[in-house]
Amino acid sequence: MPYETELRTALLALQRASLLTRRVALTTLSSVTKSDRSPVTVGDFGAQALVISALRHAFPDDAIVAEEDAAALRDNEALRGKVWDYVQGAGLSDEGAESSIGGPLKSERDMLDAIDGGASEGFASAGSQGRRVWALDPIDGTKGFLRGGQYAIALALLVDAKPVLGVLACPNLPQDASAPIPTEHAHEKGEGEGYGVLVSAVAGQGTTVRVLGSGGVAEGKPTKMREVGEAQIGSAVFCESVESGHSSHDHHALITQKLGVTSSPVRMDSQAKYASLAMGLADVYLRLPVSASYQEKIWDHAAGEIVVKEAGGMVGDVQGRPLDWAQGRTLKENKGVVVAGKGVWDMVISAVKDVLAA
Ligand SMILES: Nc1ncnc2c1ncn2[C@@H]1O[C@H](COP(=O)(O)O)[C@@H](OP(=O)(O)O)[C@H]1O
Ligand SMILES: [Mg+2]
Ligand SMILES: [Mg+2]
Ligand SMILES: [Mg+2]
Repeated sequence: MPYETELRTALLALQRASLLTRRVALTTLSSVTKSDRSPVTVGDFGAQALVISALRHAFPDDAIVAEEDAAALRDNEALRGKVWDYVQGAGLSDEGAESSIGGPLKSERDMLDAIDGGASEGFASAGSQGRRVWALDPIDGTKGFLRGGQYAIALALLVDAKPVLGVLACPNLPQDASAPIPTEHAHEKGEGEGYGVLVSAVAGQGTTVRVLGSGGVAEGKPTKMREVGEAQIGSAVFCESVESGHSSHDHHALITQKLGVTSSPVRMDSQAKYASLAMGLADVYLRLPVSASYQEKIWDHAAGEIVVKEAGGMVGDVQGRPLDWAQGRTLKENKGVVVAGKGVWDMVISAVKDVLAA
């Protein structure tokens, strides 16, 4: 099967990183503020180190675009030591699996170098055909993570500026699709209580859900989006960010009102929204720009896009245009993101256009 080694590596790398983030989530969380005023935690740094070291071990020639860098850790010994403790403590319980992704990191220095290994500019400059770039968000939904809500570790492989493989580790999504989705204080439920999924997709191979474990890769089950037609739009489940600073709740309300949607939107942090659509827990995801200047980041959407598309859904911007992955670290040619099933895509896009034009 194409991308078999890449998929296995990505699944194990995210599973190992989630051991770290789950452990961090049980502590009293604090964050450091970045230059764009957004938060970052020891969980973000530690997860980035673990995933990048696994990718470098398996695919030393691939480029990596990742959200974080190690500057704050190089300047702060206490913070660096804390991240290093967590990184050393995160190992898969299956020895063969752990060694297949390179085994434990050897030193603090290796950890910092791994974190700084995600500085690629992606597809910004015209490159050779078949160029491979991984896009990593070590914790997507850091604000959700800090609230004990939904978060995801998101990893995608892009080839020729198209996502061809994506994995979302969602430690706080229920394994039983009929269980309620916790939107805060999820970590109080603890591990081993039916929470944690790995949702993955490879181009042409469909989308698969697995239990997020602590050893080797668990058995996967295929998953599809729910099929909703225009006649059922009123009862469709819409979801959006918890943060009104990331997506306009007001525009969302006008759009659902226009479409006659009866229930209020499910608010959830992170790419757990894409995972929820792929798992048939929700039907439409709207991310409506709050500022004209913000550029969506590729690591916030690449894994989500392929996971939803392979589950039968559509992903585009607020004009309904495909996302353009050839622009570097951001999606600067697109504004906002809309995700929906094929049966309601045209209808949703036209409602979005009408509301944003008004
Ligand atoms: N003004 C803005 N508009 C849209 N997205 C934004 C934003 N400011 C930050 N973000 C992004 O929103 C992501 C979280 O999305 P959501 O609201 O769906 O949980 C953040 O990812 P991180 O948490 O990885 O930094 C961040 O990259
Ligand atoms: Mg961030
Ligand atoms: Mg993110
Ligand atoms: Mg992040």
